[in-house]
Amino acid sequence: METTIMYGKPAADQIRLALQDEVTRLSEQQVIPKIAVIIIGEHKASQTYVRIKKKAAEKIGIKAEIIEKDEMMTERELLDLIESLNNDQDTHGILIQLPLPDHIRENAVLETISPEKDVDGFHPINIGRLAVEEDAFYPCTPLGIMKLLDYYNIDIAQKHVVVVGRSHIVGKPIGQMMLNRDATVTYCHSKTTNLSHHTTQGDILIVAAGRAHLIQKEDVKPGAVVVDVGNSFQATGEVLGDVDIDDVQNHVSYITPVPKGVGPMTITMLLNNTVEAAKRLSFKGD
Ligand SMILES: Nc1nc(=O)c2c([nH]1)NC[C@@H]1CN(c3ccc(C(=O)N[C@@H](CCC(=O)O)C(=O)O)cc3)C=[N+]21
Repeated sequence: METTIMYGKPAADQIRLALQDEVTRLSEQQVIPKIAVIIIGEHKASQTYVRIKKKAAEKIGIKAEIIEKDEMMTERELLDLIESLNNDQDTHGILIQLPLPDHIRENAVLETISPEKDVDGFHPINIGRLAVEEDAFYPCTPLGIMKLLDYYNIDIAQKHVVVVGRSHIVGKPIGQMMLNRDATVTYCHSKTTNLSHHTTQGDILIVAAGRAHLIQKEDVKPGAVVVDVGNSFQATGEVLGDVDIDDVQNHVSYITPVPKGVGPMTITMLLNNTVEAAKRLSFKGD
């Protein structure tokens, strides 16, 4: 079977072009969308992601303020910083790069971000709004996956979607988004027994486990659509996905590569959510 590689770039470029038009229209109304990105400590991968985010934002006219803080910053200081950004009229989106140092409680931090500026979609209010299918900020990676599959004309309704991973950021919300699009959804995770038994049932297999090359050919249904959300940094500098793409080549119908698959869509959805936040905050009630 011929395998189609689902690159993120063409879909991301199309969406970014439309976003750039919206940013132009907003700036004609004196609104410059702005995101504040807080990064704490010297986490290597995080610094890479933050750099990518800033560059992508500025390329389409979104302001990105990177706020770098020392690892020793206290939780109270971080909460105060978030409060001041919540109250800053010129800031539409707030993103706290994860993971945080151990002495800072992630829940306390994420719940302090105003839900209307939570462009990551990690606040419990936005998670709840997704669960009840209301308008909300949806988390960028799962939202990007939905848009990527739409771009490649992959049908979702009635399909059996198997998700490997149950993180709040990817696994759980992608299952809900698929459910909202009439898929039948199975969740697997690190405690699942006989993982392969489940993954081989998936017409669409989403792997967000964070374990390099967890999935091999024998774990995938022939002809399946595979989305690889893995990003395992190797000592060599190479980034590996959760799926052994060489092994599943010519066995699956579609697969996303790592890198250049889901990653560019994640960034694009962050831009999308920031523009959306700027619109909602600037033209409330219009
Ligand atoms: N508050 C928060 N929000 C996030 O959205 C968030 C986070 N924390 N912590 C870490 C993860 C990871 N993440 C990625 C974004 C882009 C790529 C991406 O564009 N990757 C490129 C390759 C980049 C490279 O390795 O050079 C690609 O796939 O082609 C990957 C991963 C966002 N995250």
